Amino acid sequence: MSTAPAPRIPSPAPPWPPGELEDRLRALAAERYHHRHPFNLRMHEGLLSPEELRRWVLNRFHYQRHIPIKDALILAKLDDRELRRSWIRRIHDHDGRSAEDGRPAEAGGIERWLRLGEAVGLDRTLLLSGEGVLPAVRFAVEGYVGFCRLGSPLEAVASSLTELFAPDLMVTRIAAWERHYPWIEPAGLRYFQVRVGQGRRDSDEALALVHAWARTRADQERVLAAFTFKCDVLWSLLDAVDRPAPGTRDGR
Ligand SMILES: O=C(O)c1cc(C(=O)O)c2c(n1)C(=O)C(=O)c1cc(C(=O)O)[nH]c1-2
Repeated sequence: MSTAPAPRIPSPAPPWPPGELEDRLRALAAERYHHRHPFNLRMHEGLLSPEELRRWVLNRFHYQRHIPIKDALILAKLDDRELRRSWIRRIHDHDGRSAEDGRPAEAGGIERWLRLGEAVGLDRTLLLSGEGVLPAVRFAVEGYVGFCRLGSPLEAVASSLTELFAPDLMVTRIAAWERHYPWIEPAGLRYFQVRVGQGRRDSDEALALVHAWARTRADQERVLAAFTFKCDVLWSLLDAVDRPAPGTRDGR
């Protein structure tokens, strides 16, 4: 008695060879990272008004103050002591540290961003109040925090990989601000000067984790999807800052 041939189940696509995932991330960034956003291009050309720069600083503060919150959500997903010990550094980098055991207090990135606000003429009480943050910016930031809350450790870590491209952008930003916006107190640039090194270190760490964890093609595709989502978060934030809707505080 002849039996029907077993249906062929297509074998899953093999993982990309080492290096290809990174090439794909770089190709995505070349198209979708916010260094290409018209608002950033105008910033670099010196075309932003003081009001536009202040709007960016105020709205980006909403992003900044949520970074340690999303990193705490990622920390809670890491089941390895060494990994948690390393990841917790990101929270200290932003929140700072109290003086302890002879070690001096450290201000942290959020404090440096508040000083950036002062350098462009924004009172820190305004930034801390959250007043004037555009609705779409709140939505984008909530999207990022929620993604890290609900996603797998791989997806949450992969979404931070946009930081591979942030240091070069900050170097461009520092030079552009020094050249085109002399009215901004130079001390305000400290946030970016410190962040260049931190961003390189953090993105190298995240990339190594992603390489170690993304073993299958499906995992690698999840990494690209998480990275694309994060590019969209940053892009949407700038869309809102670039064209605040009429009726919002700054949109006239
Ligand atoms: O100014 C920028 O262009 C920029 C971009 C990004 C990024 O690409 O995610 C971050 C930052 N800055 C930044 O300052 C920062 O602390 C930061 C943390 C993260 C993250 O996803 O964990 N991204 C970024």
